[in-house]
Amino acid sequence: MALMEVRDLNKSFGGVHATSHVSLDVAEGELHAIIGPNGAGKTTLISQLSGEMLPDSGEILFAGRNITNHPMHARSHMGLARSFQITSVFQDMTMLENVALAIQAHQGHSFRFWKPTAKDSSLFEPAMEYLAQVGLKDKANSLANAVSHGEHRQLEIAMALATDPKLLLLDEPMAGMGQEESSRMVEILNKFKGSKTMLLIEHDMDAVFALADRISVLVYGAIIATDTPDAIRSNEEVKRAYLGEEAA
Ligand SMILES: Nc1ncnc2c1ncn2[C@@H]1O[C@H](COP(=O)(O)OP(=O)(O)OP(=O)(O)O)[C@@H](O)[C@H]1O
Repeated sequence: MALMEVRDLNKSFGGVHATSHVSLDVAEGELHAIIGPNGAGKTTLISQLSGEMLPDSGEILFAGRNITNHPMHARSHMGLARSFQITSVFQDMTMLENVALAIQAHQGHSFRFWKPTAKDSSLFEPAMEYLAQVGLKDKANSLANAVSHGEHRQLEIAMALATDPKLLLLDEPMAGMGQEESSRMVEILNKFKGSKTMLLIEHDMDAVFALADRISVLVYGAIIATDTPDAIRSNEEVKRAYLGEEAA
């Protein structure tokens, strides 16, 4: 059964059909990537899935429930997590405190100004474990504003994982990264493959083709193909619309 199912989703901005009759499913355990040229509607689509933006029409089902009009916090509570909402990282807290706070927030406390203390082992032990999972154990006591861009993004993954999501929405995790940081991120995401269901939006084609089980190609708001990486690579329509253009 699909963990997420999108049916005939539409969203327009004035005359621009940013999401056009999008139907898509994300199977339990898969890493599903969405690619497309600039302005194809990737951000608009993921914003509707996370609840930041409501569609004009269509339906979004998650874990068998219709969440089309659910607010973001309700979706997040159900296990839908969007990574890379930069604002959720507290820059003047340590990496460990940030993850502890993400765990605490997920447990239902919403004291945004509360600062966790190192005595609270029920938060800090799992927080350390999440940091270790993204390769940041050594940086646990560094302030969030003192680490590299790549490490900052790894922290955001750890914070998303700390909410124990059923589906992780990854919004351009490799953006602004160099080759080395980017391959580290591929390695990290690769570790979660199979155990976490992920929907990945990413411009880095090497990363997408290395990681995805299936790829959906978005062009002018519409999905023109959903298939395995090999099939997408050799799909003539995709080549014409997108990949050919990149290679040119
Ligand atoms: N809030 C908005 N108001 C008006 N037009 C918008 C708005 N958001 C997006 N659009 C338009 O919708 C289309 C899709 O934009 P979107 O940002 O979703 O594409 P994208 O695939 O994420 O692009 P990129 O790869 O450059 O991030 C574009 O034509 C864009 O100009």
